[in-house]
Order: sequence, then C-alpha cells, then structure tokens
Amino acid sequence: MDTLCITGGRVLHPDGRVREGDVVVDREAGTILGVGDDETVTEHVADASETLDATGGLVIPGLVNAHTHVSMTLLRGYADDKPLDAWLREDIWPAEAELTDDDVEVGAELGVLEMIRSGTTAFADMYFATDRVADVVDRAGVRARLGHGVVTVGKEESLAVADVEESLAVAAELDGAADGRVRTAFMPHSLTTVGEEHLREGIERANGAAVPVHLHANETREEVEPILEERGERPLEYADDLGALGEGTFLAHCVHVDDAEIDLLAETGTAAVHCPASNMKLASGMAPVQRMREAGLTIALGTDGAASNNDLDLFDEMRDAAMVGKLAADDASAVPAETVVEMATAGGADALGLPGGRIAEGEAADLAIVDLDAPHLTPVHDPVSHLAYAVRGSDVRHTVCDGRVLMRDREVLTMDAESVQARATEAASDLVSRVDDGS
Ligand SMILES: N[C@@H](CCSC[C@H]1O[C@@H](n2cnc3c(=O)[nH]cnc32)[C@H](O)[C@@H]1O)C(=O)O
Ligand SMILES: [Zn+2]
Repeated sequence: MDTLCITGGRVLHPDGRVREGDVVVDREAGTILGVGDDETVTEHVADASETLDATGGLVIPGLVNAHTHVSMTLLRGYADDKPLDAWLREDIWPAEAELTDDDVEVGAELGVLEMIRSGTTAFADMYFATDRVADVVDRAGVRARLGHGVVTVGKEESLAVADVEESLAVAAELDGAADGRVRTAFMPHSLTTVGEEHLREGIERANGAAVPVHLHANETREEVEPILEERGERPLEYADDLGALGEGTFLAHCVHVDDAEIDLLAETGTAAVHCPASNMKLASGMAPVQRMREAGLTIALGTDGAASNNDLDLFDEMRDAAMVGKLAADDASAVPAETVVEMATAGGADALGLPGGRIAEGEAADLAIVDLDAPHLTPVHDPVSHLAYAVRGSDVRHTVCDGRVLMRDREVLTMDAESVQARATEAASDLVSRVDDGS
C-alpha cells in the first residue's frame, strides 16, 4: 500500500486531547488509515512509502481559512487605518479596477504560498477571475471553496445581471476541479452592495442547483442600519426572506447580530465565519462569539483579505478570536483555547462543507505538523494553549493536504517560493503605478 507515515509526534484528537502517536495516511485515497500506536499503525510505519518526522512536534488538522480574498495579498499594506466603507471606496475598489487576471493569479499564488507555510490547507475565497484562483489551488495542492463576488450597486443593469450570471456560471463550471479539491459557491458580496432583485434571483437559482451561498453579513453598523430603516427588519431576517439561510450557507463577520438573528442562524443551520483581525483593524466591532457558541452555531475563522489583516496566518486569528471574544463577553473564561482551535479546524471544514478538520481514521489527510522546539513555546504545559496563544505560522514544519506533502521541513514542494514572491512584488508595483496614473 502507498502510505505516508508521520512519526514521533503528539497528535491532536477531535475530542481536544493530545496523545503521543503516529499517523498513517493512504496517499492514493488521501485519507487517514490509522492514528496512535496500535499494531496496524506500527506495521504500516515499518514499510511506509514516505515518512515525515514529527519528533517533538504536534500533529494537528490542516487549518481552514473560511473567509478571504486571497489575491488581495497584492494590496497588503497598500491602504490602512480607515473604516470599511471609506477603505473600500477610496482605496481598494479603485485598485481592484486595475487588476488583471494575471494579477489575480499571482496574488493567489502568494496567498496560497503563505497559507501552506503557516499550516492552512483549505480556504474559502470570494474574488474574481475565479478560474485563475482554481488553477493555483490545483497546482499548489490545497483545497478551497471558491466563488465570484457579485456587486450590483452603482452598476448599469446589464452589467449587474452579468455579474450575477457569472457567479452562477463559475459555481457550476468549477465545482469538482483540481480532482475534487475545488468546490464552489454563489457569492453575492453583501446585502447592501447587491440589489434585492439580484439577490432574490441568484439565491433562488443557487438553491435550486444545491450550490452553497456565501456573503458578508452584519459586518458594520452602517450595513445594518439602512436595512432596518428601509425594510423595518434586521439584515438576517431579510437574508432569511431571500432564502439565503440554511445548511451550506456561511456568512462572513456576523459582528452586529442580535439574539434573534443568532437564533435564526442556529435554527437554519447557517454557519458564521468570525474574522477578528479584520473586525478590529477596520474598527467594525466585536462579534458576540460566546453567545453564538452557546446557541450551538457552527463557527469558523477567517482572515479576510490580506489588506485588512494584514496576513493570512490562522494562528494569529485563533489568538485574536480568543482575545476579542473575552473582551466582548467581559469574561476571561469566554472563547477558551480549545474553542478557537476547534473553530480553526473542524468548525472551518464544517462551515465550508469540505473534508478535513479532524484527525481520525477515514478522515481526509489534511494535516499540519507544528514544531514546538522554540523558546516562545517552552515549556509545554498544555499544547492546545500553545496553539491558541503562542504558536506562530512560522512554527509549522510540514503541511499535508489530501495525503500529499505540500511542505517538508519548511520548504514548499508544490510552488517555487522565490519566483512567486518576485512575481508578486513586480505585479503589485505595476498595479500601484497604473492606479496612480489613472487618478
Ligand atoms: N465582482 C465584484 C467583486 C467582488 S469580490 C469581493 C470584494 O470584497 C471586498 N472586500 C474585502 N474585504 C472586505 C470586507 O471586510 N468587507 C467587505 N468587502 C470586502 C474586496 O475588496 C472585493 O472587492 C466587483 O465587480 O466589484
Ligand atoms: Zn471579506
């Protein structure tokens, strides 16, 4: 049998416990054959096709970045220190108007490289030139749920219709690409940037084709108030009325949600993607994560785009989620370490409807091996505490997705890191010159 064995480490189990043991992977099927130190595992280890050394390390599920705009890595540090609306309108949208499909591709390469380096094996992406992002996912070996973001406000009717059509077409065409590692969704940008008729039409057709829906929801107060004023209902009541809530739908942010909206998410099986760094940087607000947990929601973590974070490191996101969760609840015991680890792993996989997120027999072999041999990780009283509060993305030593080693000893095998960084640097500087020329 064609196996990959990860030996000598400690393994994070789905129940949150950490135990010594090896992990045996069926490379062909891309699944986990066994975990621990029973006889079958020991036998496989003896004649493994490939081995990864995890001595002194921790084997965890590959992390899931459940909301990003991956190609925005090109705009990392381009515009900071502004609230969402001004930031999008004054800086980001004008720059995005100059983006070419080649830019989207190299930005995605840079983002995926950063994610593999920091132990992330799956992500959800809302952007454009989605076929180019799918190509990168294919070559790099990760998993993703991809979609074309729709904005209709301020657009001529024919262009608005075309945007909705493109999002639906992309979802139909790219689903199952990259040997099934690419899945898709219909992605209206938000309830205020897409008109009601376009939302209704697109969501109805997505539901009819069993295509999941992903959008930004209740991110800022400025997004909630107009809906309340115009419609006399809360945004998520409106979303429910549009048919947008249900299993398969995952909503980014959910910062300004009231208790009735949280109940609505729970009743409909809609998942929330918490993006704490972006919410703090744009001063959008503090999501009531502890209350969402108590309501039993599926909660995932997202970095959002690199321009509002400014990196794609899920370990930072776990720490931020725990910190801001405590502040928001005014309770230091709220959103504890094991909760944020669960959100970054199983919660993410469940929200996106993708395999992975749990290390157990039969699960997808999407894994990250964290090296704990570092001053900032010494001593190890509790490895789960370290994952939430002390580990950094650069502590990841190996990354595996779908049974394939994507990074071995901090060297990414599926991408040429030097070339990606050089091409991204050049594309970003050309982009900024075009924006400056145009303004
Ligand atoms: N087809 C659309 C593109 C939408 S992609 C998704 C958009 O979300 C934007 N974006 C990034 N971060 C955030 C956020 O935190 N909230 C809302 N939008 C964001 C991003 O810049 C991008 O323009 C068009 O024609 O404009
Ligand atoms: Zn976003």
